[in-house]
Amino acid sequence: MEVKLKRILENNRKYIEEGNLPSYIPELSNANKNALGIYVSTVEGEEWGAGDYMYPFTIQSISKVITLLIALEDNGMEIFQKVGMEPTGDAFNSMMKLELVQPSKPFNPMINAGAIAVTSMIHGSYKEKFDRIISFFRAITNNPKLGINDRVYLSEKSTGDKNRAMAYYMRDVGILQGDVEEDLDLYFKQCSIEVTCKDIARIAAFIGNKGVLKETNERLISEEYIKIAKTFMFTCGMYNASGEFAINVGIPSKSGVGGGIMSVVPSKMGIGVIGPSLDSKGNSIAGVKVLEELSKEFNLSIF
Ligand SMILES: NC(=O)CC[C@H](N)C(=O)O
Repeated sequence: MEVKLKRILENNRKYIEEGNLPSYIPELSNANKNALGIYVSTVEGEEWGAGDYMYPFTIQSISKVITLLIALEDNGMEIFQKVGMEPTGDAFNSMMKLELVQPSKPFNPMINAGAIAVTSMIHGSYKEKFDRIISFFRAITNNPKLGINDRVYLSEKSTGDKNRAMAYYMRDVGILQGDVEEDLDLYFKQCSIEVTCKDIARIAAFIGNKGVLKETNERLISEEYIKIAKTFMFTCGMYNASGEFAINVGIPSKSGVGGGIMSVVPSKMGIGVIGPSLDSKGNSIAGVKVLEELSKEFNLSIF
């Protein structure tokens, strides 16, 4: 298996040079553009890795799936009073559609506005919320050392004016009700959690295992909410490239501008890919190609 994974990485390494490191979060432009790695974790607990699978990167938008699960457990379907269920076809940080629907609400939980709103709905004080988020991450990755990359967090916090603008707008229309700066801070922190492919493959395996932690056999999230998260990953997880990705790869996936992609093969396995060089839509350019080849070779598409 490792040999096959390695071959797939090497076949797609050439795409790295066609992409770029993101610069709108300045610290992300210091990543190693040439890093490329993959890790697979099955629901039975078998694991394989190839390439730079221990390369650390910030989880960024992939975190939106995990905070959605926590918010669903806390509030149930109520969250959809404030956040919609539809793909946008726009960039992940677009504000365009925020005002389009009346009463105003972000289209889905995978775009920035929707994710900021979802995180604000997690129960607890500001401090309790973050403690719950990070503890949940540590449990589902089985990695007690997981923490924040402070440089990325501060870089994002000091340049995140578009997110700030959307958050203040959302308070104006009643989607956010608490302290906007605290809501934003939590969002910047969740995006700055530092992971490896191994961590995100394990999160994906937890989702693939329908919300049951394989180490303890404990159910942490109800199956109904796992289903919702997988559906959002499928329809909105790759930003405005979700449709094309669904055709070419066919597995519920979520990408982040740190270069990670987390993919779930339902009831079978979780896959984590890293490649910091991004395409124009903000997805790992070589990572998408790696998943395309992997999906074809192992017939992983859910259709
Ligand atoms: N697409 C992403 O990964 C975006 C997350 C990033 N933290 C942002 O808010 O812009």
